[in-house]
Amino acid sequence: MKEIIPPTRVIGLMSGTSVDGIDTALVEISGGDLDLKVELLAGETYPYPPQLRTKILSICGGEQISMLELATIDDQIATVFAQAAQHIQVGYPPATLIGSHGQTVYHRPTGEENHVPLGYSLQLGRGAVIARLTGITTVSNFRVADIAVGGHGAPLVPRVDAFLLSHLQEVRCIQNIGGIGNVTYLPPRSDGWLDKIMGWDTGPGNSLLDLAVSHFTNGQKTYDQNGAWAASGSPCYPLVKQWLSQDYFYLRPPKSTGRELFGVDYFYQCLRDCNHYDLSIPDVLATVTELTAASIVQSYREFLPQMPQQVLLCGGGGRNLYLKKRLEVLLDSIPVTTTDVMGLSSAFKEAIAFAVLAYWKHLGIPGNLPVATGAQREVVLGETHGL
Ligand SMILES: Nc1ncnc2c1ncn2[C@@H]1O[C@H](COP(=O)(O)OP(=O)(O)OP(=O)(O)O)[C@@H](O)[C@H]1O
Ligand SMILES: CC(=O)N[C@H]1[C@@H]2OC[C@@H](O2)[C@@H](O)[C@@H]1O[C@H](C)C(=O)O
Repeated sequence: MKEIIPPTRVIGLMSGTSVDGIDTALVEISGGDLDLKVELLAGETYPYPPQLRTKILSICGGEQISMLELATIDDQIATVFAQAAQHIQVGYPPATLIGSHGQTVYHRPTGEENHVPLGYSLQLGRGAVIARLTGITTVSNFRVADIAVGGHGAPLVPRVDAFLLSHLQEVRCIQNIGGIGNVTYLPPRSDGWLDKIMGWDTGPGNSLLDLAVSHFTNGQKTYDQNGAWAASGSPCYPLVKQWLSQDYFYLRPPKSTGRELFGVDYFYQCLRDCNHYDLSIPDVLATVTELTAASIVQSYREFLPQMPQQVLLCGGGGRNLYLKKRLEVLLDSIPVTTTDVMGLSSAFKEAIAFAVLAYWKHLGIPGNLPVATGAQREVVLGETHGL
């Protein structure tokens, strides 16, 4: 007889490459993988204290820090993550498990092309500290087990996407647009479908656009709300074509990237290129936005066995209406909506995914998809920290 798994109340904590805040989801999870069910009870993004955000971004940009500073920042991050977990539970019976992604500050993908036999990915915000501060068992450090078996340690969400968002007849792409973009290609859910799923990091999401907005407003604004500023300009297509010729976009999946490539140095190079064309500020923003849209669509045409019938967006970039419109145009009118229309919050999907990965760790269910991360095999992800 099949074991009935009682619903478990789990908190997912995630801060991604935008470093905008801690996406926090309180969810009720039941089932295993094929019968996985998730209900979002509460979701909230708790912004980082501004000084901590500035410090994290500067570390991601290559600032050298001492071991003492590293220890201090690690525990500051764990503390704000623990506070987020405590806040989200107010008014609910306490959760029994936390899945905390932590804050990525460095990601070095594995790959023959860069002679890196083993990847390295560092997420700060120790799970043990979160467990101690909240009194809740915490699973963290999800990427290392995949890396240990030869994977990139990213993207990890495709396996969760597969069980929450695949369809019996339809071919779908789930496109996350955070700081970095990543896609999960989902063929119809039938025999052997799990082996036909694909996933990879598409390149820049909002990282370059956010840097541009911050640059042009002297840090007064951090992002282009609804894409309105970029929409008032026009993309410089010769420049987009030039940028798209970069090696990363031609690398075959599995592949992953981060702010180490599409970060501050890359942005200043983009700015220098824009100056050659004498672009206005709105034109620069439109051109950078176009790179995000065009790199996503080019990668679908290059690497997918067939184009999707529908693209479901998630992550903050899904709220950028100009970016969404450019995606629709470049996709020759393939419908582009968000995962919300499938009943899964586009804003909290990643936080939900890390709650699911913690739950799977608890049940001994693998969390990675070797075809997406390049790992030699499926592995259970995460390290558990008890009280
Ligand atoms: N209303 C909006 N209009 C336009 N862009 C928005 C809006 N809301 C959020 N964003 C963008 O989304 C970003 C945050 O997205 P998200 O939280 O998904 O990123 P992340 O999880 O940090 O990154 P990653 O998925 O790469 O780890 C913001 O930095 C901003 O650029
Ligand atoms: C190392 C790291 O933090 N990678 C993130 C980042 O943000 C988007 C993309 O790059 C993705 O590969 C990954 O996050 C999601 C949650 C993932 O692992 O699926």
